Amino acid sequence: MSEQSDRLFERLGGAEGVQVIINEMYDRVLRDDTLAPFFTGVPMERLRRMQYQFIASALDGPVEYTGAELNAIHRGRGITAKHFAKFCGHFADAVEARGASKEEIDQCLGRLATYKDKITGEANVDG
Ligand code: HEM
Repeated sequence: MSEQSDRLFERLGGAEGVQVIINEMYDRVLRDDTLAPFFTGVPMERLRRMQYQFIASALDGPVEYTGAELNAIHRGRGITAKHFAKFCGHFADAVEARGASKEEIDQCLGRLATYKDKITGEANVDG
């Protein structure tokens, strides 16, 4: 499984390719009227950098994530399952724009789906 994921990181173009994907994803997110308001006032340079680290390591790339714990950073922002799905849709579109296959896109989405409860707060006991 890890061997397959390593290949996935490389298939997406390695560090350079995944950076392009993250930038493209946030360009799409910020053009989305339902998602953009969540990012008002957020330092996007840092977010793009942290998200690169997070996603690269989630795809088993040789990158260490140094940012905040996902549950803590997303808690209390009112992010619903619908927002999460739209966000992942923009990620999928950005991956597709790099010429990835449907199978590769599905593998990426499968990885992101494992973080849904942390992002939407559905696993929070303290809200
Ligand atoms: C799989 C989906 C997602 C992942 C993996 C993810 C991951 C991250 C990461 C790594 C950070 C940076 C943490 C840091 O700066 O230390 C972050 C910040 C943030 N995320 Fe997400 N996120 C996801 C979905 C969402 C969604 C759906 C929204 C809202 C619609 C959202 C809103 C935010 C905001 C507003 C910040 C910036 C917080 C701040 O700097 O004050 N995220 N996210």
